[in-house]
Amino acid sequence: MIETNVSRHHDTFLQVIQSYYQLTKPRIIPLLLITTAGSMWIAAKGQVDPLLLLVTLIGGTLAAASAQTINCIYDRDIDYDMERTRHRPMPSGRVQPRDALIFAIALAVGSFTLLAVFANLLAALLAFSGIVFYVLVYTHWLKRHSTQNIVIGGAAGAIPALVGWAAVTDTLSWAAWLIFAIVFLWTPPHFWALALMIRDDYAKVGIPMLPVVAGDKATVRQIWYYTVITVTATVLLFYPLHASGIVYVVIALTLGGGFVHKSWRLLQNPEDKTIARELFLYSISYMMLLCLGMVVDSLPITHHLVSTVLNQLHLVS
Ligand code: HEM
Ligand SMILES: CC(C)=CCC/C(C)=C/CC/C(C)=C/COP(=O)(O)OP(=O)(O)O
Repeated sequence: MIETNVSRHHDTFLQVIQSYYQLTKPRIIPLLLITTAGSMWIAAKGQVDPLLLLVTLIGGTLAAASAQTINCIYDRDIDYDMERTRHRPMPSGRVQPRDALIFAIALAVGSFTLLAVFANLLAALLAFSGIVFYVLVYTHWLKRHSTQNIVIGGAAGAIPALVGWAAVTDTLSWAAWLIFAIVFLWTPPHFWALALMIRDDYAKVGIPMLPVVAGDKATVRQIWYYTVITVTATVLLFYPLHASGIVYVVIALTLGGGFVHKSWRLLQNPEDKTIARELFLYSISYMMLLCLGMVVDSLPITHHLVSTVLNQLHLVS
């Protein structure tokens, strides 16, 4: 690990708060929470206890923030070398590793306690395992050593879906594992589309991201496979699992059509950074709206509307 050499000056209280906030990579957390919420609504068949929702989302936020903070401590050497990440609080010397570690531990303890006391032990343990997996398996073990780093490491990002299900039911069913699988399979297209754009940054610091090692063509082929499998997996929630209904599957197929289309265009133009960027941005909206579709589909009012419409159709025919 290299030492950073930024001159020390006294930050204002607000600047300190801002630095700790940035350590948690806050822009990613809302989508992790949306997957948690989608899972909770299906598990609760559309009627989620608002207090449990709040506790679970806060507990999930604290866990993800802890995981990201430890990742920032561990990766501060490569973050300093990459343009995109150079201005993060650790490489720029605004937060010391020891202070960041204390912060991360406090977040993890806060998450575990909150979930264990107000949700259940399973949810607390799952969130904690998310931190351990992201730090040990992804950040330490795979990120610098394997082209499959984000495939296997991506499992950490899919754990919030399990946390949500567990918080509601205190168990994990097939549907919970399927939502986990959807996020897991979605991660490679999400990340590799971005990695195609910033390949040179990763190459510079020797991170073996797939586009660096295998090239653009091999990467877009992998992106294509994972996109098709992801969209196929989303349908399984409707059939055969019957965890979601017709509204969900229509939304899933519509969004999936767009995802497949963009991925196909990239497959035809592996070097085109604009298409890679479009796919990356689409992947985020896709996951957001898919989970929103899970929520809307599960609501009692939706069931009511669907059965009214089906009855009408029945009467007419
Ligand atoms: C190992 C798996 C993953 C890797 C390596 C990864 C990597 C990245 C990277 C490098 C960025 C750009 C961030 C930046 O510019 O600082 C990004 C953006 C983003 N990621 Fe992922 N990601 C992964 C999984 C996930 C998961 C599971 C989610 C949520 C379900 C997610 C949600 C997002 C969002 C919402 C953004 C956009 C943030 C923004 O607006 O800047 N990512 N991801
Ligand atoms: C339940 C629980 C605690 C889950 C936590 C899972 C989690 C934090 C997932 C986020 C995955 C992610 C955005 C990785 C960024 O990769 P990177 O850190 O390699 O990106 P960088 O190149 O921007 O540093």
